Order: sequence, then structure tokens, then C-alpha cells
Amino acid sequence: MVCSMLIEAIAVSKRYGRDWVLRNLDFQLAQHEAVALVGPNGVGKTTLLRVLAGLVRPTQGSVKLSGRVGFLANPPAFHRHFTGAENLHYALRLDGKTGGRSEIRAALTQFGLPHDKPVLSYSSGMKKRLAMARLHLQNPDIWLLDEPEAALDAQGRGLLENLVQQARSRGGVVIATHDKSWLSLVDRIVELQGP
Ligand SMILES: Nc1ncnc2c1ncn2[C@@H]1O[C@H](COP(=O)(O)OP(=O)(O)OP(=O)(O)O)[C@@H](O)[C@H]1O
Repeated sequence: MVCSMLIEAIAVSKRYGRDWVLRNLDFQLAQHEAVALVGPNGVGKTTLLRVLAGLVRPTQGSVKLSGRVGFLANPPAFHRHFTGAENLHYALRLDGKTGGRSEIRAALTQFGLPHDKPVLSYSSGMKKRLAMARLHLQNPDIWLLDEPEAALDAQGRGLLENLVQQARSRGGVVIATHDKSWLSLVDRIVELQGP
């Protein structure tokens, strides 16, 4: 049988020590779907994204992915001593892509970033923009965004909305968020209730 879902998570549970964070959760993401993942602090949104991304193994249950995953962490991680361009080049190499210099320069310009400053000199909003530029270039099938709006100004927010459109036309996107303005922009809202 051909599975048309990008993500098919079945009966996923996750426990840290003795504490259950997720219990028996089913989650699906369809092609061209945008889903908002909401719920109070500590309810398990990041944990679910990390399980879906394969960064954390579920205690029980299974996750099936159809496509390449891109994860926008909050806060995002980089090589601090590398420039933005070097970080993008490195990420593309890890993905097995040969990102051309002109493509990387265009992405830095598009996301309003300097071309030759080390990331240790970036503000948190600039780091978030660099993480967006990285995802833009990686162009995965499955986009997992953890509080992507954090630290962004109004222009950065506009760039983020464009990125979500890119994600939607390429594959599908899950946005863990406390920002209610996403709720009218997505196809479906999943509210985590706790274990
Ligand atoms: N590595 C870890 N070890 C132990 N407990 C953890 C770990 N990561 C997360 N937790 C716990 O799991 C629970 C869910 O955390 P998580 O970060 O997934 O919540 P969240 O919904 O994303 O919260 P927020 O809205 O504050 O970002 C919290 O109680 C947290 O303390």
C-alpha cells in the first residue's frame, strides 16, 4: 500500500525518567498541509517535534516519515566561529548538496544577513534568520519549526511566513507555537493536553 502521509506517528509515548511527557499519541501530516502544535509550557510540543525529527527515540510507538526532515530548533545551533556563509555551506555539504556560492550569497541577502561576520557576533534574531536561510536552502520535504517566530522582528516575521509557504508547496510543515496569529494561517491545529 502506498502511504501518502509525510508523517505517520502511531501510539507514540515518551517518558523522561519516571515522568511521561507524551502518552499514546497519534499524529499525521499530509502533503501540502500546515499544522500548528499548541499547548501550555512544558506540555511536550518540543519533545513531539524532536521525536518526529528522529532526534529523540519514543519510549513506545512508531514514527514513519516519507521524505527528508528539516528541523528549526529554538534556539537554533551553529558553529559560532564560522560565518553565516560557512555555516550554510557546511549544512548543505552535510545534506549531500553542493550549494553554490551564489546561491548562499543570495540566501544571506534575502534573509537580511551579513556575508562575512562570524555567528558569534549575531543577535538572536539574526541567528533565527540564518536558521531560516538554512532551511530555505535545504528545502526538505517535512519542515518542523519550534517556536519559529521567537526573536524575529516584523520583517523577519514576513520572511518566516514566506518560508512557511515554501514548506507547504514543497511538502508539509508543523509549527509548535504560542503565537495565536498562526492559527488562522494553518490548515489544522493540534492541541497537546499532557499525558
Ligand atoms: N531531556 C530532557 N530530560 C528530562 N526532561 C525533559 C527533557 N526534555 C524535556 N523534558 C521535560 O519534558 C516536558 C515537556 O517539555 P517540552 O520542551 O517538550 O515542552 P514544550 O511544550 O515544548 O514547552 P514550551 O512551550 O515551554 O517550549 C517538560 O516537563 C520538560 O521538563
